[in-house]
Amino acid sequence: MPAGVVDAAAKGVRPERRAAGAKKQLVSASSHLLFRATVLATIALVVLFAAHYPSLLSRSYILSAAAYGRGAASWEREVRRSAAPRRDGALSVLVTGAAGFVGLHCSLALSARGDGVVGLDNFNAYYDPSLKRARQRLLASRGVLVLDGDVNDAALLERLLAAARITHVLHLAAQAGVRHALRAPQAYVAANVAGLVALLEAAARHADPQPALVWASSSSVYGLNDDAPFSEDHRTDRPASLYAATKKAGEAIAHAYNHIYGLSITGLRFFTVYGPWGRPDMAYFSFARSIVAGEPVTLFRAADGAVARRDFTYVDDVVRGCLGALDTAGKSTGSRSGKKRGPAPLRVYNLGNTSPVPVTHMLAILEKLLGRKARKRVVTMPSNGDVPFTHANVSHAARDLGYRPATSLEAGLRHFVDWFVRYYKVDVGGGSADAGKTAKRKSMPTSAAS
Ligand SMILES: O=C(O)[C@H]1O[C@H](OP(=O)(O)OP(=O)(O)OC[C@H]2O[C@@H](n3ccc(=O)[nH]c3=O)[C@H](O)[C@@H]2O)[C@H](O)[C@@H](O)[C@@H]1O
Repeated sequence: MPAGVVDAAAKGVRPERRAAGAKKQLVSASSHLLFRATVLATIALVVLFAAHYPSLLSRSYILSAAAYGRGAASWEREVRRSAAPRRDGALSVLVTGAAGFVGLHCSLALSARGDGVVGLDNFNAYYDPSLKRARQRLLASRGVLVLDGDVNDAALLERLLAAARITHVLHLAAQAGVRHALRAPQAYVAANVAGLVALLEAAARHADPQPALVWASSSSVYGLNDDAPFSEDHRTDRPASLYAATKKAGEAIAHAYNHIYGLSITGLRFFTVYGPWGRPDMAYFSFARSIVAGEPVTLFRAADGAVARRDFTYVDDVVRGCLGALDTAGKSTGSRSGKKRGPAPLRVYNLGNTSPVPVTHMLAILEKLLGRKARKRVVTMPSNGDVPFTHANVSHAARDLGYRPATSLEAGLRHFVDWFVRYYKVDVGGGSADAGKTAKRKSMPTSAAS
């Protein structure tokens, strides 16, 4: 007989009552345990959500504060002030991804010529968010408001378009990076497909009048095309990466929204854009950081020994192309009721530099500018979505947008290095360009995403 039963008998408690009591205790203990586990799981979920969507949480707070509190009127006033054109005939532009690299430069250029600009950015952690915050502060110093918010937030977009009379949307918010798509495929679908649809829905059905839309496609849509230089007439149905596939999907989605709703839409295929305030995940930026830190630089080489070549395009040239696209976008022809008055413009342009350069040459220029040799690690290009070369034919953009790339890689990288050494307080022995033989790291956050 088990000891417990002996005790129960000794205390004069009937064994079946004691068993019922023990069962009760067990049930109560397990429901406590269940309760605690539920609380813990809820906390874990909230923490996970906050870590992945910090901007959504903060934006929800801003929105609810704005909607129900005294903040509503001032939020709308701020949006209207920032978006208001400051000269006759100027544009009122919503720039998504305004705290991103190209977004910053386009917003500065638009604002400098008197266009109204209101920015939107989700400040995600794909690369160092403090760089994005610094860009936001720079824009704020020029009177440009960049809201914390995600393009997938339909309520926010609706509210924004109701608050200000936006004439143009420059949609640059995206999940960038060709190789990172191997690690985070869903991020590309969420930003580049769902995000684009959310924005087109808002522009087509919640803005009155409908704005014209210019958005960032990519040279990567040419994929396995080897007919060079790449022309808009070439085939783009063989993407080499998921990143490229989402950009190509974006072009097809743009066609449908133009066709159904009469939205004026222009897609711009950017070719490896570089420059000051750039993206730390891109090769030129991460190479500079590795050189300064004395860490090895990885160079991808094709199986046949060839190094990749890129049509590196300086950001100021791309900005001129973006502004040219906005200025010539024409009008959308639809309305909120869903009726379109006639066909609206649907365009796509290459914005490249027209001269592909081997990645090894780009690295050599950086070594010269930083006054220090890189430690090179050459590896056979993994199957990561990279294409062996890009090369733009820009005759269509030249004809329609007045686009003329004018910056050599040497000149553009010099501007980048000048900014880089200032921003990260890098000591290159008395100036950046050609000056020093010793490059020393002073303070530089690690910020690469891939
Ligand atoms: O043109 C475009 O459409 C794309 O340009 C860049 O993509 P990518 O050309 O791959 O730019 P980088 O990441 O700067 O790479 C440039 C070259 O350096 C090479 N590379 C990169 C990283 C590295 O560690 N080593 C290396 O040799 C790559 O293979 C590639 O050939 C951008 O990252 C994309 O967002 C953009 O859409």
